[in-house]
Amino acid sequence: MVKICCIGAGYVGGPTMAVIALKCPSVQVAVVDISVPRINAWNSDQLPIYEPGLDAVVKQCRGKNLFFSTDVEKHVAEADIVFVSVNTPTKTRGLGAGKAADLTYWESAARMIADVSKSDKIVVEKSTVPVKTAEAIEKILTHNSKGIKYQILSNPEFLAEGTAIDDLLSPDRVLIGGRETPDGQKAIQALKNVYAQWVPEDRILTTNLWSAELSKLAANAFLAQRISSVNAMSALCEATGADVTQVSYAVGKDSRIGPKFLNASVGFGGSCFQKDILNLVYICECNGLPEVAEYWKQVIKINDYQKNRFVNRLVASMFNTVSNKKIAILGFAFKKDTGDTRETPAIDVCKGLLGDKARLSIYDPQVTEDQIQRDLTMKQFDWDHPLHLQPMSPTTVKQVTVVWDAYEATKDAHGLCILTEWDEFKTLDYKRIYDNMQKPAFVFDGRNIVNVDELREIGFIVYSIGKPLDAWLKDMPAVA
Ligand SMILES: NC(=O)c1ccc[n+]([C@@H]2O[C@H](COP(=O)([O-])OP(=O)(O)OC[C@H]3O[C@@H](n4cnc5c(N)ncnc54)[C@H](O)[C@@H]3O)[C@@H](O)[C@H]2O)c1
Ligand SMILES: O=c1ccn([C@@H]2O[C@H](COP(=O)(O)OP(=O)(O)O[C@H]3O[C@H](CO)[C@@H](O)[C@H](O)[C@H]3O)[C@@H](O)[C@H]2O)c(=O)[nH]1
Repeated sequence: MVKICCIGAGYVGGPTMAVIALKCPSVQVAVVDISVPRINAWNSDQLPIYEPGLDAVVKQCRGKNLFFSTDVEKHVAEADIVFVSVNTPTKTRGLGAGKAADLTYWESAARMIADVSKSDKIVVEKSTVPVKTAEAIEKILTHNSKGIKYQILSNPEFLAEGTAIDDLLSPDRVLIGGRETPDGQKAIQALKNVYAQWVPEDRILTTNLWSAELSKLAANAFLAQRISSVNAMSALCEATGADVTQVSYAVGKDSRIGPKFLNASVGFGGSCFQKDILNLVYICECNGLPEVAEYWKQVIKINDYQKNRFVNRLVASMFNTVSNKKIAILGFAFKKDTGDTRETPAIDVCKGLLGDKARLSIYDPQVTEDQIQRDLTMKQFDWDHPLHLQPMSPTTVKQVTVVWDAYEATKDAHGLCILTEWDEFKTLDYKRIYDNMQKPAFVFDGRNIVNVDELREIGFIVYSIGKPLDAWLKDMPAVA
C-alpha cells in the first residue's frame, strides 16, 4: 500500500489530501501539522476551515485511509511520498523584506524529513514557492541524507477557496515537474499514478522542475492581472458613464479573452495573489529584470488604488466625513463561500474608514468576531504564519462591533458597504433596511451584486463599482 504524508493541514493540505484519500482507497493518507488545535479540529465535527463539500469527503474517508495527526515524524518516516504544504509567507524582515517568500517553514520541514527518514522518498512541493526552491530543498536533503535517496517534485496547487472540492475533483490540469533523469521520471510517474485514479491523462502535465514552479506564480499573476485590468477600467467607466459589467461582457465575448474572472470589485484579496506577485517581482529583480518586475508590480498598485478609491468615494459622498457615523459592513471574507480573511480587501476598507473615525458594524456569515478583531489589529503579513506563532492581538478596536445578522448591522446606520459577494446579500429586504437606516441612506456595493435601479427606487443613494454614477456622486472626484 502506497503511503502518503502531507506536512501542513491547512486550506491546501486538508482538502487536497481528503480528495486523494477519496479517489485512491488503496492509498493511506496522513495529514500532519504542528498546530494541535488545527489537528483536533480536523478530527472533530467542526472542521477548521469552511469549504462547501469538504465535510462529506472528510467524513467518508477519515479513520479509513485518511488520518490527521500531530505525530509529524512518525508519519513522515513511514511515507513513500511526502507532500509539503506549509506556509510560505512574505518576508517581513531582512533581505527581500516585503517581497521575497519566507521559506523558514519549508526549510524546517525539509530538515525534519532528512532527520527522520529511514527509506527513500519522493518529496513534493505543494506550497507555492520561488523558482529554484527545489534546488535548495534538494541540497538540504542530500547533505543530510545518511544514504537515503530523495526525488523532489513540484506539484503546485491551483484550487481556489470556496470551490476547492470541485476544483480538486475535476481540475483544469495537474502539473508535475521533476528532474529529467531516469529517477526523476520514475518519481513523476509514481505521482502521476496517484492523480490518474480520477484525473484524465491529458490533464496531467509533466514539465521540468523550474517550469512547474514558475507556472504557479505565472498563473496567479495572470489571474490577478485580469482583475486589476477590469478594476482599472471600472474607474474609467465611472468617469465616462460606461458600465463595467457591460464592458466586461463585451470584452469577454472575444473567445481569445474569455468571460471568466472579469468581475470588477473593491479589489482582490486572499492569501495568494499579492504574496505570489510580490514573490515574482522579487525574483525578477534578483535576476536583473527591473522592467519585468515593474510590470507586475502595477497589478498590486492598481489593487491598492481600487481599495483606496472605494474608501474615498464613500467618505466623499457622505459630506467628506464619516466621523462617528455608523457604517454597516456586509461581508468580511475575501470572497464568498469561505471564512478565510487573509488579505481580504475588507481589512483595508475598514482600516480606511476607522482612520476617518467611523463606527463599524460588521456582519459576515462565516467570520468570527475574534478573527475580525485580530485582522484589524495585526501587522501586514503576520496573518500568514502558523496560528500558534501569530502574535496575539493586544487590543480590540472599540469602534467595531460584530453582529450575526445583516439587519442588525444596518440598523440606524448611515451607510452600508458590501465587501463580499455572499448570495444572501442579493436577496435581503432592502426596503426594510432602508426604513431602519439614517437618511440620506447610502449603499456602497464593492461587488456589484445589488440591483442599483431597485435600490434607487427605494430611496438609497447607490454607488456600485464601475457603474454609471448616482446624480449625488456625479460631481465628486473618484479619488478625493
Ligand atoms: N489557500 C489556497 O487557496 C492556496 C492554493 C494554492 C496554493 N497555496 C499555497 O499552499 C501553501 C499552504 O497554504 P495554506 O493556505 O494551506 O496555508 P495554511 O496556513 O492554511 O496551512 C499551512 C499549515 O502548515 C502548518 N505548518 C507550518 N510549518 C509546519 C511544519 N514545519 N510542520 C508541520 N506543519 C507545519 C501550519 O501550522 C498550517 O496549519 C502556501 O504556500 C500557499 O501559497 C494556497
Ligand atoms: O472576477 C473576479 C474574480 C475574483 N476576484 C477576487 O479575487 C480574489 C481571489 O479569488 P479566487 O482566485 O477565486 O480565490 P483564491 O482562493 O485566492 O484562488 C487563487 O489563488 C489560489 C492560491 O494560489 C490559486 O490556487 C487559485 O487558482 C487562484 O484562483 C478574491 O478576493 C475575489 O473576490 C475579483 O475581484 N474578480
